[in-house]
Amino acid sequence: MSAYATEHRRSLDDPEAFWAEQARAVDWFTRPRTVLDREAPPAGRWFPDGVLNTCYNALDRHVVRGRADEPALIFHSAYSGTRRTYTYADLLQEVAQLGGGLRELGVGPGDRVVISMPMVPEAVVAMLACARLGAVHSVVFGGFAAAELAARIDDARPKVVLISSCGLEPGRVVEYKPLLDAALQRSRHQPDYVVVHQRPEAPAELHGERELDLAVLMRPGQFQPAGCAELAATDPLYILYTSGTTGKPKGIVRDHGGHAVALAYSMRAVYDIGPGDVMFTASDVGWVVGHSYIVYAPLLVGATTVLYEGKPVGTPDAGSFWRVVSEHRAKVLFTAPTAVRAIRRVDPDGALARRHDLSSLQALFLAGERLDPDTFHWAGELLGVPVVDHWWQTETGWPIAANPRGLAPLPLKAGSPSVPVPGYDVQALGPDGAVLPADQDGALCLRLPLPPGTLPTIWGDDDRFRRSYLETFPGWYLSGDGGHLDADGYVFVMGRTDDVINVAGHRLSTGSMEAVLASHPAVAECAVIGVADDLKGQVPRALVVLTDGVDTPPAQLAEELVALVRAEIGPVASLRRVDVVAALPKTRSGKLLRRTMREIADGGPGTVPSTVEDAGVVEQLRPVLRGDHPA
Ligand SMILES: CCC(=O)SCCNC(=O)CCNC(=O)[C@H](O)C(C)(C)COP(=O)(O)OP(=O)(O)OC[C@H]1O[C@@H](n2cnc3c(N)ncnc32)[C@H](O)[C@@H]1OP(=O)(O)O
Repeated sequence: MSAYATEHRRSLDDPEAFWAEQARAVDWFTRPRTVLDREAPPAGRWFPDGVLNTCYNALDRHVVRGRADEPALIFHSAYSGTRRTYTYADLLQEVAQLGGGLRELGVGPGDRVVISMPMVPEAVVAMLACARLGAVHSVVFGGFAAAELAARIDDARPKVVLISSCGLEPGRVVEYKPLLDAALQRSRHQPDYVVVHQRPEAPAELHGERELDLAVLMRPGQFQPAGCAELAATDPLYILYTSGTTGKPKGIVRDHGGHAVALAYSMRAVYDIGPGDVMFTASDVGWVVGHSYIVYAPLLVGATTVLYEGKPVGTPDAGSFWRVVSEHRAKVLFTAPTAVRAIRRVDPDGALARRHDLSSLQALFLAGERLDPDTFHWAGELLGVPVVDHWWQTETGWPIAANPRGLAPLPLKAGSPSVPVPGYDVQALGPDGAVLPADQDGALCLRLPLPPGTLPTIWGDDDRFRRSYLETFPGWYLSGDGGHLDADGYVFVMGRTDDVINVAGHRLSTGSMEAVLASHPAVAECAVIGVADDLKGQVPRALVVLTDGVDTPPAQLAEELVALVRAEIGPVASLRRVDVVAALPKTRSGKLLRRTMREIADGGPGTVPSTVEDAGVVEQLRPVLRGDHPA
């Protein structure tokens, strides 16, 4: 058996022994005696009697062990040209200072803090300061609109909201304060304080006693720096909202203990990153990839993380990622396939990559959406290093399937994120819950118990957690992705089995877009489907049926609806095309035939089920879906 196979088997045969061993990579105030409480509701808890602090593990312990002057974080902004290195001592000082300031505002263990900041060091400092106090952070991605921010504020009920005054997008400055003001006008919950990190590109006006400047809170000597709270391993570290099939986002909960243990393990087993190595994860702190592999995991293992503010192309060119890798000697680059496709579109021959010294790079990791074989081959040939597709989710927090480079690199297969990572028993299940044989597509599921670091529940909603993930196949976690395993045990992920779509690595709910469209008085009925796109993987398309008597020209209405979705969900929704149609195809029980519509739009036959109410509606829609002409 390979080193991988032995370790994977051991992790499934005796998870308690396996994870007790991995837990030694973490410093505990009280070492856990119980590794896994299988009975703890709703689906078991890891290290229930362990006591630790994630921030201590990410910062203090490295300083204590003589690595104070080692680089912890390199900030590289493609917009302002800034390059700033924070040593472990620097970062610790800032985090303790902000922790002291937040404590002065009344923030303590269990209190929630919503953070809406772009890719700036202050975002990392804010997250770690919360972890230090035992406060629960909830970072909201900057590409969402006020209504989405309001929904998260109402669900998390934060004591403090921490924002930057603005984010920078190519050619425009995105002001966050008006966005927050609009969100707070909508939300039922009001925080005690709003703390603003002022950026020179667009400082925000602060009003009243509730609004404070971050610089004041962090002024040295202003408040006593905070020490690390002693926290139960099961205490929540953060809530991260992700799209579900309905409009309401799901607050994925992450705990302290399991998370620290799992991330440290993943750095060793999957990414092969340890103390002194440089990891460049080009994502956003608002996504789980940013939480895990920009912020927590590199720091937990004493590595250096690169925080890059910019895009893969246009800031200023398609060589940005290669410039960052080369300047900071990154060993690993981790990004989404869309980013590589964007680079390839502008620089198909890779001329810009060849201008940089990429000799430090040992692997390119890709996740967040399906990696098409064409992009896999292009990147591999260009870089001459393994291109490691890996599969995971906001819910799991760390890779489910990957090529375990730190254990024993396995042969790569285009179209597959390789094999289940130790800790995960991945199987494809049929509709009856039976494990399917090799090569047969089904629902990709993870056998319980889930390993440490995965979600213990949904914030404030154990029932939704059970309904969403555990009830379809008792004893299994339903991933929502479909696919199969081949005869070698390689996983192939074919796409979502529900109404969630993946646009440029951003997970979006078609249901919430439909809810926004349906709120327009001209719309009687609507459907949003995700269709294949060469650059973004998938993009949403909307089909709407007009309310009787509405005579707005379709082009004008489409423009209004696109603007409405952008205003209500955010630019990240990327809805560009809305077609007005006479009717939508349904089953006799009234269910929309989304799969049929999607298949036709993607150039497939568009199989019509026997339960269709009126097959003529599908035929009428074919030319519209194929894009032959507007409805
Ligand atoms: C494994 C677990 C997971 O899946 S976690 C999720 C992992 N996903 C990722 O890391 C996301 C990867 N994708 C990206 O980083 C971006 O899409 C890349 C590839 C860089 C392309 O960026 P961009 O050109 O802006 O396209 P986009 O589709 O992301 O954006 C669409 C519109 O939204 C805007 N937007 C984006 N981010 C922000 C932001 N932080 N603040 C404000 N606005 C934002 C973009 O500017 C764009 O706007 P517009 O429509 O062009 O006006």
